[in-house]
Amino acid sequence: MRLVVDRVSRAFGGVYAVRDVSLTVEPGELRAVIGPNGAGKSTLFALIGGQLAANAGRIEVDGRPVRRLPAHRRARLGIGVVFQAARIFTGMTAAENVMVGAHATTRAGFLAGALRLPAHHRDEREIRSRALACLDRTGLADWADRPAEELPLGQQRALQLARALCARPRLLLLDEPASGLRAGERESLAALIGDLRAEGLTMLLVEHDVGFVMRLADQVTVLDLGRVIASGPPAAIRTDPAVIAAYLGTAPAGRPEGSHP
Ligand SMILES: Nc1ncnc2c1ncn2[C@@H]1O[C@H](COP(=O)(O)OP(=O)(O)OP(=O)(O)O)[C@@H](O)[C@H]1O
Repeated sequence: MRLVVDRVSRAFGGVYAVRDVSLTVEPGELRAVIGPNGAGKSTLFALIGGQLAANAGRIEVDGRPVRRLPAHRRARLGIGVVFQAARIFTGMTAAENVMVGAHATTRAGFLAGALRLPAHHRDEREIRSRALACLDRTGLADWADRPAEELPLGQQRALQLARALCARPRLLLLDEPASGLRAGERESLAALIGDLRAEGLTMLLVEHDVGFVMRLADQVTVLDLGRVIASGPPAAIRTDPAVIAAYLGTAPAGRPEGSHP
């Protein structure tokens, strides 16, 4: 799926969190969005996922405008979202948590479920086997029938990724997936993201940890103070003076001293 973000802006109380941001993610590409604290990464993520409305600009997937669509409509078009904060359903097993991700995409859907039609049972079996496959991919096979709230933080994160994958997204948005994970968990996450990329899944990865994304991303967009300050392949980004200045908190020419934390 191709994502186009064109001159998108969002302000809070007159202050821009994201201003005139443009980026494209080509089909099968992994684009990382990085930037220091307060750069606007989480806001941009929510503008694309539909959790926040943009004030201006254009957002399109495969040529279809989605800027004015609510999050659930974007999800139905194939945009999958993995949030930074763990959002699990308590009182349900890990497998049930993942199955929620697929329900919107089945043929019979909600009505057949409510009426307990045979199509519903067929779908339930299919969805459960899909969910188990997604749990397996994310290293959670052994947790399938355990209550989701018993999972340690790292596994709750993985559970959200499993849930998003179970809906078979064509564009996957990941918000700081590595934050709070232990070294081993980060390695497995990086390996899984690498596999998904190799399979041709289009991904946008918002991440604070520059090291984590540099070896995974095809393209990198760098935000600072709500604007794009650099865009290109990782090797070019690493040596970009504006990027180095933004991360070190120094003031390059044209920016008033002290305007950055
Ligand atoms: N709901 C909100 N209301 C008011 N201001 C907000 C809101 N959300 C974000 N902001 C402001 O917008 C700016 C960008 O914030 P955002 O969280 O998008 O940055 P970020 O790059 O994700 O930062 P971090 O790496 O610290 O998570 C910040 O100045 C923040 O204070």
